[in-house]
Amino acid sequence: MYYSRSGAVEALATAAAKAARDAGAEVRVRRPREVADAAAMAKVEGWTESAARQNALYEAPTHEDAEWADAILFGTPSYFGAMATELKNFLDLLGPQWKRGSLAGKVGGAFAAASWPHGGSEVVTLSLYAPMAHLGMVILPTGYTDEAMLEAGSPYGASAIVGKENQPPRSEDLDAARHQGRRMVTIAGALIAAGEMPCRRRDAD
Ligand SMILES: Cc1cc2nc3c(=O)[nH]c(=O)nc-3n(C[C@H](O)[C@H](O)[C@H](O)COP(=O)(O)O)c2cc1C
Repeated sequence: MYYSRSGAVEALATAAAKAARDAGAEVRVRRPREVADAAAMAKVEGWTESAARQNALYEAPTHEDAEWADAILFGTPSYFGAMATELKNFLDLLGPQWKRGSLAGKVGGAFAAASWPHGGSEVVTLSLYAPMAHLGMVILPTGYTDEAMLEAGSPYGASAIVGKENQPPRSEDLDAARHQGRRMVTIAGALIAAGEMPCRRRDAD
């Protein structure tokens, strides 16, 4: 599940999704919809068009998607060092799932993009750990668990630094996202095999 205006986070998300599929997972890519109205979006060059293009490709996330997934990878740009409102808005609608524990034990991860190296990508990635903890998810950092993490991203998750021209992610950034996608599948598979995904047990009751 990702939010992106100009495509960098989208590129990381689709790289992670493809790697997860290649690792055997069934994957849904979801994009929370804009909270800003059309007039506000029109003031930012390209936003309306980019949102329309992405929304034609990716459905908006639903509660059913969140409950269906065994692992959820959240991606966001850094906006003044915080996650995008669009993603937060979806998280803020998960009260019923929190109450029922229906995301407990699912594997969670996060990644981010920012314009500058110290523009908040790590802070934003870590900020997503908090809602995952409240939902009882098993938070999975990338650490340095693959060579790709020595070239890009951070121990907390994949990232891209896009500069003021919003450059697309580098191949190294995409490799880190691919590693993150694969790792989510591996660890979720291990938890399921061990019977350690409480929300699944509840489903079976
Ligand atoms: C409202 C707003 C605030 C932003 N704040 C920051 C910031 O604090 N630090 C930074 O490096 N980039 C900042 N950016 C740049 C975005 O992080 C960057 O455009 C985004 O990561 C690109 O991802 P996308 O192509 O997926 O939209 C900001 C952009 C917007 C629109």
